[in-house]
Amino acid sequence: MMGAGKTTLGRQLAERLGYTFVDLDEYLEQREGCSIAQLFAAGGQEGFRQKERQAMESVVQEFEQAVVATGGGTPCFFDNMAFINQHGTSIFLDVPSEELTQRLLLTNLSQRPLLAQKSEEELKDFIVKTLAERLVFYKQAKYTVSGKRYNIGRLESLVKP
Ligand SMILES: Nc1ncnc2c1ncn2[C@@H]1O[C@H](COP(=O)(O)OP(=O)(O)O)[C@@H](O)[C@H]1O
Ligand SMILES: O=C(O)C1=C[C@@H](OP(=O)(O)O)[C@@H](O)[C@H](O)C1
Ligand SMILES: [Mg+2]
Repeated sequence: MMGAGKTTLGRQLAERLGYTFVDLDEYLEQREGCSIAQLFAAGGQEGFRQKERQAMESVVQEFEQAVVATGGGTPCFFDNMAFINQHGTSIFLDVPSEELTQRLLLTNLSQRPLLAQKSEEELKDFIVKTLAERLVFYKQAKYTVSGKRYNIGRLESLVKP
């Protein structure tokens, strides 16, 4: 989910494993030459999800050994979760919704178009509702790591060959 730490922890995990780190949002931004917010503005969420899927396919072709931080919505569209599990080892970072909300409030919400212009109350409700809807997809991950704190060594031990 947004705010769970995929980008932050993914980068650290890649460093420990000596793998390339790919943040799917950044990859997509470079590929399209514009920001995630601009992609949403141009094609709506539907256009964004199509481009996100294409980017994921090209990441799989391009990199042999990589840690990929997906976007929070990536697993929840098309057959993306099956695709992820077919091509890699997936980890669900299961962080409580109150913690996600607190973390996201400290960021610039406009960089995440689904959260842009939400009040604290609206953000809280959106995170609770969206997390509940998305759990069915997130639970298809091979591993689940739950809690507010994380142990990068534990993540490494899960995926280390
Ligand atoms: N384990 C953590 N504890 C506290 N704050 C965190 C943690 N992981 C990430 N953050 C902070 O939460 C925000 C969202 O993290 P980010 O890695 O961008 O999440 P995601 O890519 O899953 O949306 C950032 O401001 C980041 O510094
Ligand atoms: O959860 C989502 O639907 C989204 C999460 C974002 O990535 P992060 O999870 O890295 O914030 C980004 O892909 C986009 O704003 C949509
Ligand atoms: Mg991210």
